[in-house]
Amino acid sequence: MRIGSIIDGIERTKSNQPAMYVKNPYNEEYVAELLPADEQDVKEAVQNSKDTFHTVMKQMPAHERADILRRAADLLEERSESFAEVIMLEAGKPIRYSRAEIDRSIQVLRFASEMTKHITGEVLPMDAAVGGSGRKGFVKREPIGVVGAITPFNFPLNLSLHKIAPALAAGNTIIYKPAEKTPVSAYKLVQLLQEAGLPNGVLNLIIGTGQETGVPLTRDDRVQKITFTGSLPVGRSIQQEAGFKKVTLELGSNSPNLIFEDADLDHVVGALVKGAFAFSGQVCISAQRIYVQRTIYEMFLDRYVQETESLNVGNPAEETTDIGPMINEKEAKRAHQWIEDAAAKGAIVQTGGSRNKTMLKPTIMTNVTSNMKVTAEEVFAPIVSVIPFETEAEAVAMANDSIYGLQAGVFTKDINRAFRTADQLETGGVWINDISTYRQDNHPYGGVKQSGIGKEGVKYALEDMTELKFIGIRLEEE
Ligand SMILES: NC(=O)c1ccc[n+]([C@@H]2O[C@H](COP(=O)([O-])OP(=O)(O)OC[C@H]3O[C@@H](n4cnc5c(N)ncnc54)[C@H](O)[C@@H]3O)[C@@H](O)[C@H]2O)c1
Ligand SMILES: O=C[C@H](O)CS(=O)(=O)O
Repeated sequence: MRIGSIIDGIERTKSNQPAMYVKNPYNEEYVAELLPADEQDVKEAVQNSKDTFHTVMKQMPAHERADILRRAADLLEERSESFAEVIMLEAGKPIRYSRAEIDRSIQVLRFASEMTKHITGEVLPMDAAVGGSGRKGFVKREPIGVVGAITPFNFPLNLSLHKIAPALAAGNTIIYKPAEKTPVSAYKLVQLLQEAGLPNGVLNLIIGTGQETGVPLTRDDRVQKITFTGSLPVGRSIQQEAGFKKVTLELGSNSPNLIFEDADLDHVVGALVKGAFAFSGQVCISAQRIYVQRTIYEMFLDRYVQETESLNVGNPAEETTDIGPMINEKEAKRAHQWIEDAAAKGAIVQTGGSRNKTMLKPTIMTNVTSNMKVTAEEVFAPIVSVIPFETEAEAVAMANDSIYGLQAGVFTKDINRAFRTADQLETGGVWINDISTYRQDNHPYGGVKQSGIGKEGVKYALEDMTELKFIGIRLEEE
C-alpha cells in the first residue's frame, strides 16, 4: 500500500521527499509506504482549505453537516474490523484495544452529529447597561475558518476525530496532519468521510514529518486555529510558533492514583493493572504513580504484582494478547534505560524490567523517589511506581508534586474524603473510584499546568472551534 496526501480530494502520487515506511512494531513487517509532503504542499493545502471555507463550508447548512457526520459514523461501524486491523498493524495496539478505539470513534462522530444542530447563541439584556435602553443585542457562534489538526500515534483514530468531528460540526475546514508513525488509519478516515458526502477540500490530509509539515502549518497565518495532541516539547514549540492563532494543546502526564485503606481492593487491583499497562502504558492518562495508604500497602503490592504477572504479553494480532510492543525500539530502549537509572539510584523492580526489541515487560517499581525520571517525567511505557503514604494530606501533596496535571484517580468509600481530595488535586479531571486512565468522550478533557491548554470532549472542542460574534441594534425612537 502506497499513500500520499489528499488535497482538494485528490491524492498526491509524487513526492520531493524521500519515501518513508510504516512497519508493524511487533515484527517489523511492512505496512505501507508514504509519499511525504513538504512545505509547498502545506501551502497549497492551506490555500485550498481557505478557499473551500468561503465557497463551500460557509454555505453548508447545519443539517447537512450533521448528516455527513452521522453517515460517517454508520460507515465506520460497518467497517470497524478493517479499521481495527489497521490500528493494530501500524501502532502495534492489541486487537481488542484497537476495536475499543473504533467503538469510541463511532460515538465521537455521533456526538458531533448531534451537537451540530444545537449550536446556539443568546439574546443579551442590553438595558442592563446605563444608556442601553432601546438597543437589542445578539451573540451568535460562527465557524473560525481553517483549523490545523496535528495528532499523535497512540489513539490515531479517536484523537483525530476529537478534532475533526467538532471542527466539521462547527462548519470549519480542516488540514489534518496525523502522526507519521500511524498515517494509514488517517488516510482511510479521510476517504471514509469523502464517501459520507464531505465535499473536496473540506478535510485536507497532509502526510509528513512534524518538521517538514507540522511547523509550516503551525506558522501559516491563513490558519485560524491549531489543535494539537502530543508531547510537551512539541506542544511548547507549537505555542511559540503559532502567532495569533487560537491554540489547544493536549499534552502529556504522569498521572497519580490514590488508594485509601477503605477502597475496594478487588476492583482497584484489576482496574490499575489495566490502567498502567493498557497499550503498554502509551496512554497520556496512564496510571504512572500509585499512592497507597501504608496500612494496605503490602497487601495491595502483593496482589498487584501477581495480577500483572498473569498478563499475556505478545503478538497484538492475537485475541488473547493484553500487552503488545511499544511503538518502536528507540522508545522501548529509552524506557528501559529509565528503569535502569532508577534501579541504580535505589529503586526496586518488583516485576518486569526486561526488554526484547520493542517488547518491554510490564514493570512495577517501588522505593522510588520524586526526582527519578520514572516518577518525575512522563514515562509513556509499561512502567508504574507504587509509593506508600500515611495521611490524606501527604498523598495529595505527593500527587500534586508534578509539572503535569491531566487526570487523577481516587479510591475510597468515604464520600467526604473523595470530594475533599478531588477538590485539592491539581488536574483537569478526577475520577472517584475509577482509574486516571478512564475517559469518556463527552466530558471536558484537558490538562492544567504543563499538561496543556484548552479542553476537548466534543461539546467543549466545538465551542473552541467557533468565534463569538456580537450583533447589536439601536432601534429608532418613535
Ligand atoms: N493530553 C492528551 O489528550 C494526549 C493524548 C494522546 C497523547 N498525548 C501525548 O502525546 C505524546 C505521544 O505521542 P507522539 O509521540 O505522537 O507525540 P509527538 O509530540 O512526538 O507528535 C505528535 C504530532 O506532532 C507532530 N510534530 C512533531 N514535531 C512537530 C513540530 N515541531 N511542529 C508541529 N508538529 C510537530 C508529529 O509529526 C505528530 O503528528 C505523549 O506525550 C502523550 O502524553 C496526549
Ligand atoms: O493518550 C491519551 C488519550 O487522551 C487517551 S484517550 O484516547 O482519550 O482515552
